[in-house]
This record gives sequence, structure tokens and C-alpha cells, in this order.
Amino acid sequence: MAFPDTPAGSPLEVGAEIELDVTGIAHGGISVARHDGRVVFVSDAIPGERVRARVTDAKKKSFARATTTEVIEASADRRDHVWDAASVALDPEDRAGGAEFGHIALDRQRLLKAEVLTDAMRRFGGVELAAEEGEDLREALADLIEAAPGDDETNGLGYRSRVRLHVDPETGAVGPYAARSRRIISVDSLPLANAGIAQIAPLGDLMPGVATVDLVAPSADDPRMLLGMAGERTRAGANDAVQELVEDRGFLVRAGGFWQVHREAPALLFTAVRDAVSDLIEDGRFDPAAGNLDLYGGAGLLAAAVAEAAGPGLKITSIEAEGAATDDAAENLSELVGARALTARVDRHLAELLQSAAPVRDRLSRGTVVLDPPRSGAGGEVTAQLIQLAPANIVYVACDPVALARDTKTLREAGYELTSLRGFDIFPHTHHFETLAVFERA
Ligand SMILES: C[S@@+](CC[C@H](N)C(=O)[O-])C[C@H]1O[C@@H](n2cnc3c(N)ncnc32)[C@H](O)[C@@H]1O
Repeated sequence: MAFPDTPAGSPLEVGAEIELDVTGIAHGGISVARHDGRVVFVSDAIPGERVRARVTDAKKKSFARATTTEVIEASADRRDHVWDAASVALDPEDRAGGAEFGHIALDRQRLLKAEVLTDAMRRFGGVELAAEEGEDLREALADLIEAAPGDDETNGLGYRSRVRLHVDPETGAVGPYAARSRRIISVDSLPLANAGIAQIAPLGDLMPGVATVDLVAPSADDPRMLLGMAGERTRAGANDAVQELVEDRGFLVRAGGFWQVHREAPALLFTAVRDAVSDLIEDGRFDPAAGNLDLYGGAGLLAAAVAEAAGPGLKITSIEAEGAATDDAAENLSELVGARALTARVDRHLAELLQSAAPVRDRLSRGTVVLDPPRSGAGGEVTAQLIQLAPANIVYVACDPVALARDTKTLREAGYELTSLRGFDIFPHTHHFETLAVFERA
């Protein structure tokens, strides 16, 4: 199909082809350009490139969306896609999702993630992340998002210990969703997955009656395939516990429950939280006997990290909505006499704590809160509750930079100082990354 070129000054129309100088990157991993003063979000391009793009959405006055059809001047960081089935040369309807940065050099992916974090912090958090004196900004950005051990050697492949595939209800074909829709794409490999998953992945099979296929390859257990049957509400793997090893420490985790997907991510986040707490201890800001909390605690990974820094006298309560995960947390924290794991929604639990008697409130205000919410972030209500609770320190693990930045703004306005910010590239070849932010009450 041929599309007319849009001369400069004309209003943008869906289907029109335009030439764009790509200048930046936005939240969600999409590149940014301008056309006649209007922002254009352009997919499959790399900042610095000149591309030809087809307009896909022009409803809004302030911005349009487009998809790259031809790279006119390629970035030196453009690479052959790491996964043929997800190649940007394929139509988004025909390409596998989950590897939208796979055509970009790995170190440039991290720089782009650093730019997204810096931009989110500036625009939504009111925090300007600047290079230190004498340091080049590009170098400072390069250090902001840390690589997971081993990824540079493997070009960021083979890292996933969890993969979810879907089944086409009509044909029974198994595969990932397409890049921008819920169409099932048949693939013959999963290069981001680890060897255990590659061994058991039912690629090419037909699985009528099944809706989801969760592949789990734990670090210290046999790989599992968990089938979610169409029309059934029970979560596959809810009763099957697997062993994970973080450094030399064992964790029991429900096979179908939450666990970080990158093989190195549990150890990276465990170490980062442990080190953040060690710094607080060194500064005399951490009270092991206070009302310390591990919110959105899952199987207790981060409560265990706090304990490693604070020692066996630590008092900490881990709060998690899924009962099975709480059972695992109770088991994983059983050596810690002062640790409790409770099944509750964080907002409801905090509302109860806010009703506590003065001595309990006092213990909580001397405490440290670790929180690791799902992608949507802690959100306004929980952040407001935390501010009322007023703990001495907040150690915030976030997988959405904009959600983190918004909560940062609220916390800073309430008198918390952002004292440390680290990013981790635990989702190579995707736009996702994890951030650890430490806030101290003034
Ligand atoms: C990103 S995971 C973190 C888990 C754990 N901290 C870890 O590192 O393995 C978020 C957890 O929050 C739980 N969760 C989600 N919404 C919740 C809520 N409103 N209250 C309590 N837990 C919640 C999920 O079940 C999940 O286990």
C-alpha cells in the first residue's frame, strides 16, 4: 500500500508518511520526535535516527503516534534483533511482544532507561538528577542503570526464569502475545528465557482448552509447566512450592506466585536493600527494635535482606495480599524471632496501624518501611498513609519510574529527602527496569 507524503505545515492524518528526526525517549520505551511543533511518539526508532514513519493516531492536537517504516539514517546502536520472531522488520501484528528494545545495543538500552528515569524524576518528581562536578552527564547516566551480573557476557539473553505463554482459543496454538495486541504468535525459540525453560517450552504444540502456560525454571529446583485452563479461576501452581537460591540462602516460593524473573534479580535487589539498610545503620538512622515494615512483601525476600543488615534482633512485619505467599514468607523468615508475615492489603493494614495507640505509633515512626509495590506503584492513598505514619526511613523498590516519581514528589513535599537512587537493568531487551529509592524523614 502506498501512502502520500505529508508536506510540512499540513495537519497530520492517519496513514500519512512523514520524515522525523528522533530526539528522545519517553516512558514506555517509545521514541519522541517533533513534526511542525507537534510531538510525535514513534515506535521502533532510536533517538538520533532519521526515520520515515507512518502516522497511526492523530486524534489529539498536542501529539500524534507513528510507526517507523524506513530508517533513513541509522543509529550506530542499531543491531539485528536478538529474536527473529520479535524483529522490528515485522509488522507489529505479526511480531512477538516482550522484546521491544531487542534491536538496540545493550549499553544504549541502559542509557535510554537512565534517560527515562531522569526525565520522570524531573517532570513528575521535581528532582533534577545532575552529573557530579567534573563528571560527564553521559557517564553519569551510564552509571545510573546497573547491569545484572553476566548480562554483558550473554548480550542480555537467557535470563528469564519465568515466562508466560498464551493459547489461541480457536486453534490451540501456544505462544507469546503479539507486540501490540493479544494475537498469539507462534515462535520456535524464546531467547530471553533460561535453559530450563527452553527445555520444557511447548513451542509448536497445540493445547486446546488451555488459556495460559506458565513456564518456571527456579534456580534450585526442576523446571515446571503450569497450565491455566480456559474458564477456570484457580491460579495454576498455587499449591506447588519451588526452591529458589539467593546467594547461599534458600527461599520457598509458590511456583505460580510472584518472584523476580531475571535469574540475578532476587540477589541484586536483596543486596541493594541490605546495603541501603546498612547505610542507614551506619548513619544511626535505623532502629531494629522499631515497627519496621516490609510492604508488598511476597515471599519475604526483602524482609530477609533487612535482617541480613540488621541482625537477628530485628523486628519486622511483612504484609502481602496473597495468602500462599504469606505462608512462604512465614517459612522463609522463620529463623527470625522478631519477624511476622501477615496476609492483608497494604492500604487496609496501614489504615489499622494508623488507629493504633500512641506507643505503637511511636514505634512505627522510629521504623523503616521497605515497599515493593506492583507496577502501578504505591499510589496516592498508600503514600498519604505512609506520610501520616511518618517512619524514619522509606526504602522504595519500584518497577515504574513515573509511579515512583509521582510518589517521590508527594514524599518530598511531606518532608522526606531522597538520599539515594539506583536503577537495575533486570529486564534486558525490554523498556522495563527496576529502581531503588531511599527516603529519609528530615
Ligand atoms: C513486585 S511484588 C514484590 C514481592 C517481594 N517484595 C519480592 O521482592 O519478591 C509485589 C507483591 O505485592 C503483592 N500485592 C499486590 N497488591 C497488593 C496490595 N494491595 N496489598 C498487599 N500486597 C499486594 C503481590 O501479590 C506481590 O507479591
